Amino acid sequence: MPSRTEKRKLQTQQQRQHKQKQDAKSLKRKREQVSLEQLQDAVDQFDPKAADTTKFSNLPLSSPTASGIEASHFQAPTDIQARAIPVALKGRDILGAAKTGSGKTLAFLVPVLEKLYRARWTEYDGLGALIISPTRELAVQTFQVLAKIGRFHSFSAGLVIGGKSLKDEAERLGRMSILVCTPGRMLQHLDSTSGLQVDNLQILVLDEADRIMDMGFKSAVDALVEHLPKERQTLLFSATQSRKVSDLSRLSLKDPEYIAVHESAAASTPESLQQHYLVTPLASKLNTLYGFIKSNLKSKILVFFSSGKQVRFAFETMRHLRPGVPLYHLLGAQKQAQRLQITASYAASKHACLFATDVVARGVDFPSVDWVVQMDAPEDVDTYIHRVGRTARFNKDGKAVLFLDPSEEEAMLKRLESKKIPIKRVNVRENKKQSIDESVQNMVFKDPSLKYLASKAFISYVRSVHLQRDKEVFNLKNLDLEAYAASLGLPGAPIIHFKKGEDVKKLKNMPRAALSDSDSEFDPEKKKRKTRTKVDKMFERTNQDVLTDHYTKLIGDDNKDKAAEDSEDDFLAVKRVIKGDDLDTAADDQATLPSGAKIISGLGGEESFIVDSKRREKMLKSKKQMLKFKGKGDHVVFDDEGTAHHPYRIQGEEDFKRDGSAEAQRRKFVEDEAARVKEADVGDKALVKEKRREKKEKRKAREALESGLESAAAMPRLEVLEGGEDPLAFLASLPVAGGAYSDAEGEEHEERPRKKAKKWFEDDSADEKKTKGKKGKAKVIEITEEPDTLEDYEALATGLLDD
Ligand SMILES: Nc1ncnc2c1ncn2[C@@H]1O[C@H](COP(=O)(O)OP(=O)(O)OP(=O)(O)O)[C@@H](O)[C@H]1O
Repeated sequence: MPSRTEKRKLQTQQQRQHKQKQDAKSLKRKREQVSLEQLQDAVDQFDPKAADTTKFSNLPLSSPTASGIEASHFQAPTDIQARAIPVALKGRDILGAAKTGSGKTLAFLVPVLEKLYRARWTEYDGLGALIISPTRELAVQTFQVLAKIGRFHSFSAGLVIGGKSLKDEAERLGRMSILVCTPGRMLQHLDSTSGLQVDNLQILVLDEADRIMDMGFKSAVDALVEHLPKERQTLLFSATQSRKVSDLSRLSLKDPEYIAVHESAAASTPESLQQHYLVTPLASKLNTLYGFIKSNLKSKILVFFSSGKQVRFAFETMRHLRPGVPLYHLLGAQKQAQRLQITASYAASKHACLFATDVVARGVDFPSVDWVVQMDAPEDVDTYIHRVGRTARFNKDGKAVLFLDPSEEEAMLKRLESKKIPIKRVNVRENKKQSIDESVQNMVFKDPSLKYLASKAFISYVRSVHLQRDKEVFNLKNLDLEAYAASLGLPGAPIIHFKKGEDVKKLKNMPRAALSDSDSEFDPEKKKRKTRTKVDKMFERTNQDVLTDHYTKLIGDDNKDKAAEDSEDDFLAVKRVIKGDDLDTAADDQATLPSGAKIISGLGGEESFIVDSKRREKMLKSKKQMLKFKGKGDHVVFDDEGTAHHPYRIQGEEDFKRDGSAEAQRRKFVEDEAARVKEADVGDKALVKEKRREKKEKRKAREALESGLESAAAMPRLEVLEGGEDPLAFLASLPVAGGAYSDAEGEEHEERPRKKAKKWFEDDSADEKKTKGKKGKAKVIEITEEPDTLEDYEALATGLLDD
């Protein structure tokens, strides 16, 4: 048993140690404050026009950003970085235009990190920076670069691109300081996620700005910007930037600086890119492509098509023909995880061929692509520039070839010349020409699903040509469609019905969810509709006359019922509905049911279902699932005995009618309820905001107290309490206690628990931790496992950037 003196000694020693810790903390904070002030001075005094910006070290950057850049092995800024970063650091709005592959990503990510760092941004301050990308692939890539160069910062960053439930994403958004997103998904969150606070947003970035401001995204972007505060910095970047005044006002840009690094140069494509075109009739394109791939087996090739159906058909046929190089295909309709996996595999390949739609035409940075092939002419020159920009990136060499039908040649070349694109005509060598016509015909003849794909590819190609606005280049009348159908192995050209007034860009950019039936998040009405089986969908198909024998057989009446019965999709299909009155007989029926089948009562016992599988049974027992069948319920009022009646029964018919028709009353009721819900929603949001503010104030007060700040001026953003109290008086009431703090009411709280590190990355070695831990901020995190899923990347950012 330690004696009393020993105990006292131990206590004093502990107190001394605690004080030392507090002093060290406060010293660290003071040092940080001083270096932040120095950084701000350096930025204020920096003159972007006069300064030498050829090295990152010459720029007034914080040490976490500088270390992130260095650790990512970026030595000197590229032209666009050297010109845009200094201006953006000064807080100016920017319209940045630079060739593909010239490093625009870093040109906006560095200012984003710096802006938040200098504002001492924390997770309690809400969303600080929003980066919008037109495609999921590009958003993922931007997020990866952010995680790389931001690894020494303590911000949390998130990726909002859909592909998982809105609720899962919403739960994490509230504590993010930086978000990289696609417009549609972000808008959904802004409309529905109450914890997401954007009122303080400091900086908005639009990557591939011309595309994002384009018609396809117009409504989503306009609605999204409505949610954001007008007082913010805005950066727009693209390889094909427009200076449209209407766009600038849509985004409330203030006196933006236009930075275009290729304005004086001859072309808007990289100089290291060799560009060619090849005149090949539409019907020979597949042959030409096969010959091209066979002659470039030791290359990395990216082939663009105008539609996903063509991608699939070309991929399937080439796969059967085994040209001798790994083949991949990528299109918007694929599942998110699959898209990410294909992108990663192709990026990692040395020699491979990827068939893709324009989903990867912009911004995606596949390393070392040797050839970009355009099977179908691009819709405009901007699309051409972005497609060919997937090669010859960052001063590397690259080659591109555009396949043109003779009818497209003249007009397309005129378009390219107008933007000074240096392109040369080439021909296929006679000895390299190959014909796969017969093989394709055989394959399509033997395989009904391939025949179906061929007809779909034909239809989507013809439709895409029909939808193009540039009729000088794209004219169906000039194309030999019969020959094209034959080249796809079809016995004749399918008949196609066109809808009037469709807009190709709108269709292209429409979120997949809005086009497909699989993801109903975009259209809640869809959820309510009857479940559609594969067979239902097949019957709804347009252009059915192009179906193969296999399919036409299926749509015969006899098979229709059988197919519907066999469908796997409609697991909630009601085999037979038995009304409540018939339940007794139904119970008798139980004995006569097929083995394994039984009768289950629906909710409320009014309807019953005969089920013949465990899965069906489980679903039928789920209250949530059964709510679908329950209807909306009626409006009832209760009499003195507590019995429910329809309102007019208890009111008397005359009284009831006095309040208007039943329909008018119903509408009024719905409107009132909707208004009530909306009001409650505003209240909820305000409450969340208020709680956040309180939390933030408490934390800041606690920090200030710990660091022993003497003056109120040193307290960032501390507001005067209601009733005009002096904030310092409030501070003075707080006890100087380590490990605990008390709130305004004087209630004691435990110190906020620290977050656990995410499981697949760990701090640097224990030794390093010890030494660096003493120095303070230098937190180095090593990624022990390469992240590969979206969740991994998000968790990585949260973990990497968390304090
Ligand atoms: N300062 C730098 N030093 C070395 N490499 C760099 C530098 N900045 C960027 N890069 C590299 O250059 C490549 C292209 O960069 P980035 O993707 O940002 O180009 P981009 O201009 O956005 O292209 P696009 O217009 O196609 O979107 C990337 O691989 C990137 O890692």
